[in-house]
Amino acid sequence: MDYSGVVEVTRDRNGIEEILLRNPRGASTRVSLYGGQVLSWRTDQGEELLFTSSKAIFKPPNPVRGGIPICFPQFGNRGALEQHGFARKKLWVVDGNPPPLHPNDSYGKSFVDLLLKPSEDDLKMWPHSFEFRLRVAITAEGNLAMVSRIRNINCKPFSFSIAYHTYLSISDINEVRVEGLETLDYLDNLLRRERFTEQGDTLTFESEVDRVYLSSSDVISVFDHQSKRTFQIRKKGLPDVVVWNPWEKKAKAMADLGDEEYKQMLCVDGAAIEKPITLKPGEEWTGRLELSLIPSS
Ligand SMILES: O=P(O)(O)OC[C@H]1O[C@@H](O)[C@H](O)[C@@H](O)[C@@H]1O
Repeated sequence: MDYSGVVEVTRDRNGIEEILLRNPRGASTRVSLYGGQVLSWRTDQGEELLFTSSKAIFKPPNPVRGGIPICFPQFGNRGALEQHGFARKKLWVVDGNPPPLHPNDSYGKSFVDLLLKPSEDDLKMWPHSFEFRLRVAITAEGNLAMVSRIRNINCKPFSFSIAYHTYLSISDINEVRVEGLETLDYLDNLLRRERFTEQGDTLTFESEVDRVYLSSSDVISVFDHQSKRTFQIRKKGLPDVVVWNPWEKKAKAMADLGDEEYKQMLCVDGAAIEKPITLKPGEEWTGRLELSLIPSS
């Protein structure tokens, strides 16, 4: 198949294709067809920026603990489907001939287009025909860009939620702060989704956090003091932001996360959760996420 910027197509131990994209400076990303999941994002110097658990299970139907799983068409357990919906446990295909994207969404030459369509079994659980197209690109600057297009190809409307469940690799959860969420309302998953207002100037971490911040601005920054780097998350069409860290007790109870690994990960997801997106027959929704790294002194 002919797609730009793909330097290598490999297979994981289950025979599932993984695609490596690299830009001319050497920054790269690795994408698995299992879950349409970005597994790795590296700088030109080869530094990994996404967290993957040392105990991650790379065996269908397990979702992979790390990288960027896509939660669709449901987030968490807010609905009748399995946790975070079925997309992260499905085999996606490479889309050799996707409909053209808006020129602003082309993100250079190193990209791959993936496609998910529902199987017969998916349609039994969620009776809505859709096409979910995902472009993953590594830009000339080394940014990781993901553009989702979801089209209703059914004859009745449907609604969905979506999150790019982004596991950032951090040096120490105690040393990290998130900016861009101050003064926002959030739903606290640890308190039956009760609504609170963020009071602090920045968000720091000293215990488990599991929140959905509502209607945020389109830029969120994650400062990692110890490694002197700042992640910038830019998003469009994704009003909400999930912030999750399981902390010590839950990490110990999770089979696919090392006991101490919660210190090295922080999930900050661009998402559309509180107000599900509704598509009429023939309509398409687009959501964009771009991650960049800003070195700080
Ligand atoms: O273990 P999973 O299904 O990958 O989910 C991980 C976490 O994902 C978060 O986004 C949810 O808010 C948490 O409640 C959940 O525990």
